[in-house]
Amino acid sequence: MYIVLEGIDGAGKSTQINLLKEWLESNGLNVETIVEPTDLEVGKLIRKLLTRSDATTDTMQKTLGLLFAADRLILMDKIEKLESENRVVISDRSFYSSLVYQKPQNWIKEINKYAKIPDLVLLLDLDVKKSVERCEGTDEFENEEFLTGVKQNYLDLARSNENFKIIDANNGPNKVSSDIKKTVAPLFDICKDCIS
Ligand SMILES: Nc1ncnc2c1ncn2[C@@H]1O[C@H](COP(=O)(O)OP(=O)(O)O)[C@@H](O)[C@H]1O
Ligand SMILES: Cc1cn([C@H]2C[C@H](O)[C@@H](COP(=O)(O)OP(=O)(O)O)O2)c(=O)[nH]c1=O
Repeated sequence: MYIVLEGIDGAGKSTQINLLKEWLESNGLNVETIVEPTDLEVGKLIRKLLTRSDATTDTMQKTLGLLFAADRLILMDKIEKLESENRVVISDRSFYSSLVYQKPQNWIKEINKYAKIPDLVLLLDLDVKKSVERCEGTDEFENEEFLTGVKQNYLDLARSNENFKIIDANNGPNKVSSDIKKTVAPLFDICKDCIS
């Protein structure tokens, strides 16, 4: 099972992945978490480029699109192996992030054609103003105008992809976590009504 948390910067992905992992493990499941961009060589280069003032220019966005795709490709064998060992893989981001942050979409789809399609995408939908407030503004993407476009791209994707479930990320951490658990429970035959 390959579950992904998506959402704009500061939506609560890292926070919720930890809570979801703990809960699934308490229900007897083996869970492995991964994150994009990775902390491997390509991921480290990406994080460096994201702080550049020209990060949102067309050329840099295309360069980042290629680097994110390469960083992601390395992960695919790892995900396959983990799934073959009956582990639940929960990822902080996926190729859907490239589809909503980078462009043109057709090219992004092409360079990510070997990326695995997640079984479930939990889209943490957060108000853009809250996102900017929560982020330290370390990377160039963390500005209201850019993130407004990204948020809309996510909602467009959610409308056209069955594997997306939208979670209201404007609530407190516990409510968001409860909504995520209720969404995930049926996938593992976990009692949904037992979730507070
Ligand atoms: N539901 C929430 N309500 C308020 N603050 C939150 C919530 N979830 C996370 N945060 C805070 O917002 C910031 C970003 O959370 P994080 O989980 O790192 O988001 P992401 O991984 O999506 O960037 C952190 O300071 C975190 O403590
Ligand atoms: C995985 C991925 C991330 N990104 C962006 C989203 C973030 O602004 C930035 C770094 O990701 P991340 O560290 O996950 O930021 P956050 O935790 O705040 O969401 O990279 C892309 O533009 N394309 C991608 O394919």
